Amino acid sequence: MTSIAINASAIRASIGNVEILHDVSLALPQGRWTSIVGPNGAGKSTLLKVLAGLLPYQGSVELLNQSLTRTPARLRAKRLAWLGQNESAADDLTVWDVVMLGRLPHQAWLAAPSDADRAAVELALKSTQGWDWRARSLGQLSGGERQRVLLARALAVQAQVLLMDEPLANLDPPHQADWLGVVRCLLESGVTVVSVLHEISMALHSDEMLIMAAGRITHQGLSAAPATHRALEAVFDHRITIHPLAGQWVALPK
Ligand SMILES: Nc1ncnc2c1ncn2[C@@H]1O[C@H](COP(=O)(O)OP(=O)(O)OP(=O)(O)O)[C@@H](O)[C@H]1O
Repeated sequence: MTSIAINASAIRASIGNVEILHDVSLALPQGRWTSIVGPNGAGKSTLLKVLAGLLPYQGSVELLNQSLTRTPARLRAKRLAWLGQNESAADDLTVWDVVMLGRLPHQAWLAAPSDADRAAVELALKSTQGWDWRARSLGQLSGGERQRVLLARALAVQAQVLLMDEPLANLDPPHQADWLGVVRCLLESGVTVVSVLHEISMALHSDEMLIMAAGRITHQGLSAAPATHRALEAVFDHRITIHPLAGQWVALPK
């Protein structure tokens, strides 16, 4: 039986007085990669924030079989890493220090980084090809370079679950392909990956897809399944079509 990393039931979430998520339930399998896709404004980022415990909600969310709200903050921060959309970070910090922030849940209050912390930061920066920038300040980097450093910060947590909102923003095609490689390595080591993606051809590489529209899930299924492809085409008003090409699925505009 597949273990479930995140189980959410009857989720409602509002921003101001407006309800954005309407009765959303889902189960995300452990050690698998699920992509959340759908049109602009569908509620994808809002859902990801709820799953990360960053937004108040009604309903229940369980992370690794424990209620999210009853998981102590530090334990939650060790179990779940987060890469947000357009994340702010102090531009005057060095890249090394930014990535070291990912180790905070592992460190005692005001303690110096341990060898394990330094090794995790080095590994994360090398896997995102950011190692050479470690002494530069974040503010000196381009948008794509900055995104790779923030990805490294999330990787440095070495959490069992990694949530990423538009992780490919600003990445050029080779670094998008590298990101895919990073995700595959994480999956091999049993990490659960959840990503909100607009790049549908990249999302089609994931194991499962969760399709959203207007604050609801319209479909959840295997990314390779014909029913998922039909649901994808429908949610984008049949302005894309899904085709096999060179052993992959690709979404073409119509
Ligand atoms: N701070 C806010 N105040 C009011 N409404 C908001 C706020 N943030 C988001 N919304 C609204 O909530 C809805 C869902 O937004 P969300 O960012 O979750 O969508 P999304 O599917 O991630 O969209 P996109 O693909 O454009 O990033 C949208 O209609 C948006 O306008």
